[in-house]
Amino acid sequence: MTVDIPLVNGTSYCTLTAHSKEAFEKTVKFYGDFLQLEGRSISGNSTLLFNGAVSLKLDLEIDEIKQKVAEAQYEQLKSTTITQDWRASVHESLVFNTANIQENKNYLVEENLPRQAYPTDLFPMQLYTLDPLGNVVGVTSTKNAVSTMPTRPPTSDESVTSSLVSKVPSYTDLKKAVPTSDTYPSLPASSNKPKKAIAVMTSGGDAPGMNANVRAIVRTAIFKGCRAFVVMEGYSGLVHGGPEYIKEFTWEDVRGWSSEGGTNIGTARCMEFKKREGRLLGAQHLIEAGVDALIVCGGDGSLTGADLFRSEWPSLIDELLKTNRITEEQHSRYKHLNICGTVGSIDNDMSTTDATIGAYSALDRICKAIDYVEATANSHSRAFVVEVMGRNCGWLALLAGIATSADYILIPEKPASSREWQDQMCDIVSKHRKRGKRTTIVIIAEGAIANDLTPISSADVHKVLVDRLGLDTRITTLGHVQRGGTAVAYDRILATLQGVEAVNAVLDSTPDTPSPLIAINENKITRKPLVESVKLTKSVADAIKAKDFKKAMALRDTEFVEHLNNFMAINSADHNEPKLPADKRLKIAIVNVGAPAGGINSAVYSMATYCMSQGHKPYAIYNGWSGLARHESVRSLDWKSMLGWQSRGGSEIGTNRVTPEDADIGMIAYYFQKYQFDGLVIVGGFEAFVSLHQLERARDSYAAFRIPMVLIPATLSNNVPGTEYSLGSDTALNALMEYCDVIKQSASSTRGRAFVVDVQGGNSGFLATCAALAVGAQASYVPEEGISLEQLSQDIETLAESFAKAEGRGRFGKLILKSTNASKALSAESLAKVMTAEAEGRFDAKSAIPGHIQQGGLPSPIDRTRATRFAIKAIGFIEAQQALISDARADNDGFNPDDKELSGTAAVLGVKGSHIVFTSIRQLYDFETEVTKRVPKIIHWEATRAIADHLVGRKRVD
Ligand SMILES: Nc1ncnc2c1ncn2[C@@H]1O[C@H](COP(=O)(O)OP(=O)(O)OP(=O)(O)O)[C@@H](O)[C@H]1O
Ligand SMILES: O=P(O)(O)OC[C@H]1O[C@](O)(CO)[C@@H](O)[C@@H]1O
Ligand SMILES: [Mg+2]
Repeated sequence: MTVDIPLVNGTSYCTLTAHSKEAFEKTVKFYGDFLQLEGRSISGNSTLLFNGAVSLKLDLEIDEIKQKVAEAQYEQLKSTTITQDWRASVHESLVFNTANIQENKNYLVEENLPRQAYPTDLFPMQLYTLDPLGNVVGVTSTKNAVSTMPTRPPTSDESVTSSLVSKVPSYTDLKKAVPTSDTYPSLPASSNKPKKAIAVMTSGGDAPGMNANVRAIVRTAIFKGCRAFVVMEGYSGLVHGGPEYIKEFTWEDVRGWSSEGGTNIGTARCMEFKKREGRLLGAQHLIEAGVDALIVCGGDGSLTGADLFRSEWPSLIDELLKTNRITEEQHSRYKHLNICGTVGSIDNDMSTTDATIGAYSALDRICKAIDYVEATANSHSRAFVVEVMGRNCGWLALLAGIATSADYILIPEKPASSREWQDQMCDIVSKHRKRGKRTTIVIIAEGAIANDLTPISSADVHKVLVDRLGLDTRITTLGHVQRGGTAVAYDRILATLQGVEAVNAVLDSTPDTPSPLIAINENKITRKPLVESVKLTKSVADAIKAKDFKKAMALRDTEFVEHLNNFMAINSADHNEPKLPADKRLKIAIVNVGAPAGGINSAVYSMATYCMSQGHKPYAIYNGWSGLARHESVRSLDWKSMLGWQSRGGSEIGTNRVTPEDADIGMIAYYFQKYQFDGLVIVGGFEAFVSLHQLERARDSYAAFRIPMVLIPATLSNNVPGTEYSLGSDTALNALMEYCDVIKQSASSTRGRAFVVDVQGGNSGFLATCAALAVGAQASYVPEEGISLEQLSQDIETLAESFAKAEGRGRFGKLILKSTNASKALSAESLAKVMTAEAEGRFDAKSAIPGHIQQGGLPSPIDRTRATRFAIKAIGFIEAQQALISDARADNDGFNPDDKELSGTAAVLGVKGSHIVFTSIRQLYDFETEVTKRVPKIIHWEATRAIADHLVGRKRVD
């Protein structure tokens, strides 16, 4: 379906073509004069967006744009357009600016380009639109935003393309799939063809989250009408074969697995599989079991093995046929090995994915251990050398170093000579000690090496600290504790979403589709070519072996390098000569607004120490806007007084919900003037968002606010417009998940017991939805949907059926998560009463209210490390915007707050898709926010609701 849309100022128009009416309606919404495509506004000729379901053909008038910018600048922008081959953009984005789309539109509409020239699932790309001045004004929220077949519907041989349109089962599908037996039923069978059999195995070191991955794969396979198999004991199970090792699983077999640690289907390091004979047996046994597709959850080694197995498959089956170990018929039916990787390893050493399943759980264990060690170290004023796992990868050590503000780290990726690392470590430790720090924490990755490749041991580090600095030093080797325990929320959700996507990928694949690896990039689940990911991972190891450390670092994910630079910057704080010259040094104010959220202190600490390393002066405004207006609560932050803040919960500088207008905006302007602030960072949730809006609007009246201002979103509700992630939401999610695990255990001990858990989050159902996914709750009720009586009765019936079926098996308790604001009429308590009454003795329900426990104790490592990343990006934003605004600042008459560039200097930092972006508060407040409801207009996590439902067999009535 196609529609022409004149844009607001009439200078441009675009044509949208969608593959179906549903896809079009789902993606495109009109708000008065504005058009929204998947969450972002379009106004005038500046913001044009694309989306996976819709292809956009552009026809822009560029003359007017040309007039707006100086000729030289236009020429320069024009020449910076990147026109590289799309095939080269696997790991990067292609950038257009609107002024050049006219010239480049053939990229979008040309139908005769060879097929591989278009992006596909396995060669994804993301598209940005820049306005004439170079601001990013449109960012596609999904990879492959441009359809591969822009102007016609996909044909049958383009299944990769069509799969992009709908990756998540629709509610209509869900409604059709009504459970009728012990095994959750498949979608209505489309033919008499034998059901596809999908097997999953776990391999290499176990990792928390592997069970959630297996559960999601088994249930999604069954939900999609396939048979589900598990291969026990990793590749050994393939080598041994037979029904003892390759077992068919039912829906019930994986019940409750998302909250269990380790891997219930066993794992192994299998030497036989490294030999061809082992792989030959593996192929034979898979075929004998009738398995069509294999999903391997494991680390770099396991996926290297999977890649080799895939590439050898034709020769393996030929040999099996020749030696009469399989029949002709089997040979032709299993001609292609359909294989897919989901990366499960605590090491986080696989290229092309930001995180491997289990890595953040291991990081959680490490940070908790270091937090404990700090206390004893502080008591004795001791040094500790903490050895962490990670074989040949320093990710765990690096992230733990940031999250615990360790004094020094040793990782294999950045080796130095023995002399260098010893001097560096002693220099920094002695500086910290001289300034009054009582503890010293050095984290060493088990694979740490010097630049001649000789290993560095914790004993070596211990010796240096004792001999050169005379410190009372102990070694703590954390060992397998790091791999133990249940998965953190992030890993459970990652593993679940990757499991669902792995089954989708397997079902989408054709004989020509390269085997995929399911990855995550920032906040998006993506498909990557397995073969390339393995190759890239291996090239890092090869570069290290060849002592080409620069290359190794360059081949590492950009985020790793960013983390390393961040660690070094905040760790040196004001101990060295600042980086910037005196005339570039700024006075930066930091304020917390709203309720406390995990990671707030980490953000303040990181910002302040980073400011110091740059030469800026960081000031804290204590106790929010009311503190400033009433008590002039401005204090400069010094290094020693912030010791320990990185890992502390709550808000050290105090916070409350008062906005500038409530407090006295004139008074606030006066103090901004008095202290001559050059920039402001607000850390907080929706009140912080409103505060930024008020200050930006008051620039007209108060020159003191004509400075760069940025909001770092921090709220457990995760309802700040402009971002898919707010600090504190991971901490809250873990606190709620742990609470739910305990409640579920209690429910499981009593036959036929359900708990209705009341969940915070204001008008945002993010927390309830994600927690439901992490704990496998039977249903979640959120403000965005409310509670309908029909759905409630359906849920009660589903619960009753499910309890009836649990007979004779483990007595599994059930959870229902209810956002407080999902219904004003029905509290968790009354909902539990209604359920008990309606169940008529088939089960009973109790309520449970975790309340402010959801704000969490210590911030999670994710919130701590993301806080550091956000903090440094925020200071970078202030530095970059400073030059732009400073000229306009002094000019009272000439300052035009409506100028687009100037208004862009007050922005919200956000994670969108796979990027960190800054969006102007005007854009967000005016067009992308339901101000009265205090939520963004577009809910980015909506699709996960359907997944959470289908994994527990919830039926939807609407
Ligand atoms: N090059 C290879 N060829 C064939 N099989 C391999 C290869 N490398 C690894 N494997 C198989 O994968 C198994 C697991 O590999 P490995 O011990 O390296 O763990 P991993 O998957 O990297 O996970 P982790 O590092 O988290 O423990 C090996 O025991 C072996 O069976
Ligand atoms: O459990 P194992 O076989 O001793 O292996 C330990 C290794 O496994 C990992 O935990 C995961 O690869 C590594 O960090 C560590 O080097
Ligand atoms: Mg490995």
